[in-house]
Amino acid sequence: MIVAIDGPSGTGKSSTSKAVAARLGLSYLDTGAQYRAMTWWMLANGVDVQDPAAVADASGKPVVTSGTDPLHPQISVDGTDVSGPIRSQEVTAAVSAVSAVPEVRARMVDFQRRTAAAAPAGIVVEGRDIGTTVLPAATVKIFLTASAEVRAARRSGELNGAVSVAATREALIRRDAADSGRTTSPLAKADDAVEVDTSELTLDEVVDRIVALVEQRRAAVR
Ligand SMILES: Nc1ncnc2c1ncn2[C@@H]1O[C@H](COP(=O)(O)OP(=O)(O)O)[C@@H](O)[C@H]1O
Ligand SMILES: Nc1ccn([C@@H]2O[C@H](COP(=O)(O)OP(=O)(O)O)[C@@H](O)[C@H]2O)c(=O)n1
Repeated sequence: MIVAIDGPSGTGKSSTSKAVAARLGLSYLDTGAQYRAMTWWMLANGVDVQDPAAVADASGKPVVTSGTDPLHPQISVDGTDVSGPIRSQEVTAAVSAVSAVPEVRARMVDFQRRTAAAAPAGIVVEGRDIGTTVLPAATVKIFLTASAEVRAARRSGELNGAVSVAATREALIRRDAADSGRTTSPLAKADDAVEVDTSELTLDEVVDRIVALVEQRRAAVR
């Protein structure tokens, strides 16, 4: 059972994916955290993130590892837990440039496919290109959306309003454009993905809907 959950920032991918995995007894992989971890390492090591050749050259150096327990997600670089630092504004502003570099994506995608193949009962994998590129044969594909206003309010709320909703909205829109416009596996809905607009739904409603889709699919293949 492979569940691919894609969509832009703030649509609820992480919260939903963790809850769906926990409810169904599946593993969980946050691929955005991996691109963030790579970006954190580049910034910490003085790599010019706007120089794709420099990023490509350095991309083999850090060892990024992810835990797959939805109740205790973990992300580390060279053995150090970076779950806090990868959420900084600095990393958020730089991650789209790093994730657009094909050498970075090749390493990450290989790791993501191996992780999915090794999951004992199956896995929920969240990101931008899971249904289109990483795991195109996923059993269930979901594409989450929500209005830019709702997404910005959610993200700004997480930062306790430290960054205004308007500034957060601008930054989200810029990152969506970069992620959707890149050449190598851009953010996109797979043709066979089910789109769920989460703007007016509670987290529980989104989770219920996805769990129901997975159970329907399970019953169909039995
Ligand atoms: N359906 C929902 N309704 C309200 N808030 C939500 C919903 N889904 C997620 N959130 C909240 O929105 C924020 C962003 O969610 P997150 O799961 O991190 O999104 P993403 O991984 O797509 O960026 C979090 O604070 C989360 O608690
Ligand atoms: N499968 C993926 C997942 C994330 N990413 C990149 O990683 C960034 C951070 O992803 P994220 O899921 O942590 O972002 P948020 O939704 O938390 O804001 C995205 O803006 C993309 O640039 C990607 O390119 N491909």
